[in-house]
Amino acid sequence: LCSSSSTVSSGFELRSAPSFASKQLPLQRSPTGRNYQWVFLGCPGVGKGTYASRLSNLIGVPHIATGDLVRDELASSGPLSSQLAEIVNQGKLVSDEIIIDLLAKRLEAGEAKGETGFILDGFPRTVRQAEILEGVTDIDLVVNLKLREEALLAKCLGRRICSQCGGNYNIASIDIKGENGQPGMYMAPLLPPPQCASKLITRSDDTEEVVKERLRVYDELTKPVEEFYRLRGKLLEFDLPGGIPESWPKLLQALNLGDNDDKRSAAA
Ligand SMILES: Nc1ncnc2c1ncn2[C@@H]1O[C@H](COP(=O)(O)OP(=O)(O)O)[C@@H](O)[C@H]1O
Repeated sequence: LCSSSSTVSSGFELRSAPSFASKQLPLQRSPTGRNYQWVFLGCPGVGKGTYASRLSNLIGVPHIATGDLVRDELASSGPLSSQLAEIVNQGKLVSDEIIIDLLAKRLEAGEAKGETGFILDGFPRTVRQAEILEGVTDIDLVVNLKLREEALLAKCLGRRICSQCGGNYNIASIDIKGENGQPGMYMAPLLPPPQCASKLITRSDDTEEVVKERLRVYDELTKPVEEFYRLRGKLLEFDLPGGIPESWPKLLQALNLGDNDDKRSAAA
């Protein structure tokens, strides 16, 4: 699952998605003077949302997760919602057209508010999406988060959301014993504060069957996106060494953001 070697899918017809491909997104500067237009890649369960959200607090650019845009659309009971529910609950990908439309709207709203840059999480998920994105804006860094396969399914199944505040938690406790020269790995659960504990819900697509399908779809359609960015010299590979306490400082180092205490608490 999620580990097969990748090949670049070629032969995609790059049909333009009107509301997105026709517009050049402005390159804006964050308060630190640096421009951040980053993408986070990684299998379901790897922790993209957690790390992208912490980094977004730290560097002052929005964390834009296309999965959240899809879930907002689902919750809005708009015209697309029953069609989307069926796709998402089967672990399949929504069409490029729909997802690009949702993302373009979100980026336009951000632009109107003067947002500076973004961390994209969950987009691009196909080579065609990557090609379209490349045509409209300059992505300066793609972080490919990787976690040992044994942990991915458990991490997805342990995911919980507070129905009131929207906070993301994880009740899975991962304890992989070291063997055959491979080190062990411990990842503590990310437990909710008492006020959220009784309000936890599970995403409808976080069942074992659907997660396995999402991992398979990642391998088939999203793995080639890693190669797309590798070939363009934009891919930073990052192997998560464990849970947040071990991984966060190392990730900051890898991103040249240092790992001093101020930064750690700024993002907590
Ligand atoms: N870029 C995208 N392209 C197509 N479908 C998407 C995209 N982003 C999100 N989705 C849909 O939303 C669902 C949830 O996405 P997400 O929260 O990112 O899940 P995951 O935990 O699998 O990374 C996906 O399974 C898919 O149906």
